[in-house]
Amino acid sequence: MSKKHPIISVVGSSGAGTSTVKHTFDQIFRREGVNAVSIEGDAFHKFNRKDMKAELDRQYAAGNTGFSHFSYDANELAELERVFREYGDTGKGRTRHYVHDDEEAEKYGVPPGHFTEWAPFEDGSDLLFYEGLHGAVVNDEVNIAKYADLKIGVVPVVNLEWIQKIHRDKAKRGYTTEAVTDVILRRMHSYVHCIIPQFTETDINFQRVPVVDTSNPLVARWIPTPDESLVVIRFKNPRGIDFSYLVSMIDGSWMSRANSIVIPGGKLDLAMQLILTPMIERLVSESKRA
Ligand SMILES: Nc1ncnc2c1ncn2[C@@H]1O[C@H](COP(=O)(O)OP(=O)(O)OP(=O)(O)O)[C@@H](O)[C@H]1O
Ligand SMILES: O=C(CO)[C@H](O)[C@H](O)COP(=O)(O)O
Repeated sequence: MSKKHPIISVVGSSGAGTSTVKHTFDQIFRREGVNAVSIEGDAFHKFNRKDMKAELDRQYAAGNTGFSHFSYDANELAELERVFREYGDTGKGRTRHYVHDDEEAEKYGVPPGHFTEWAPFEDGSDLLFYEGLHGAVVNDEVNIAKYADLKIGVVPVVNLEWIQKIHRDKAKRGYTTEAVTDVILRRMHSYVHCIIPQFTETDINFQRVPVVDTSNPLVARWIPTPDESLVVIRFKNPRGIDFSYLVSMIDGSWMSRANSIVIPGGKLDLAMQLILTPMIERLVSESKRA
């Protein structure tokens, strides 16, 4: 935690929707005049695509079939922790990009499957915004969660997460359904051991739940739309959350538990703005006073 240089960490599995949620944060930052530095979790992979394939072959040959991009040791988590700590202390840090597809290759000038060079953050930012796989990891080696001032989990129910991943990876990254299914299977061990535990560290979880049949996610022809879903929003510490205000502002919402509210999927953007804007304002105003 850093009062002077706050950090927001949005955590989700591959295809969960963290990049989509970033758009909502960007809107809030723009509207509130907050100058945020953004970093992506995939920048902290340990291997480029070719080296990852070789490492996977090596790990499998050694009997470690649980190894995947979700695994702690496939990522530079000590570096991510160091970047969070350095930003919290000084407002400085560095990042790079992992290029997934031709569109990003065009943008960053590096072929798909490679990293750009590390580059320092611009000076004078108000906060650091992270979105990715490991922004709330706590294990024997690192404690990334403790450096983040606001931790958000983006966690669709798993069938929906798979549908979102399959559609995105096919449409944008050139993979087949079979290839993505294989990746989902290979990542299951590390999904359970490295991704899921973070959602007990997060302050707020947004869980999208489809209300259409997703019983065979591998053949779903499209991603359930916002109107075909509900979102469960769960607050780790509900003290200070004005639930009656939220329920009155968000048409069709209700409380399902003392710390949880359910909203129609189409109201996700509104709910995020209502919930997150005052939290972001508070982080920034406290940082200016610190
Ligand atoms: N609330 C939502 N409603 C409808 N579709 C969504 C929603 N959130 C995400 N999606 C869709 O799911 C797919 C995956 O979302 P996104 O790219 O944001 O995932 P991600 O978590 O950033 O994945 P990765 O970390 O692998 O890049 C996209 O096609 C996106 O449009
Ligand atoms: O989104 C991901 C993890 O968050 C990707 O699966 C990972 O970055 C590997 O990417 P690619 O298959 O394009 O090499």
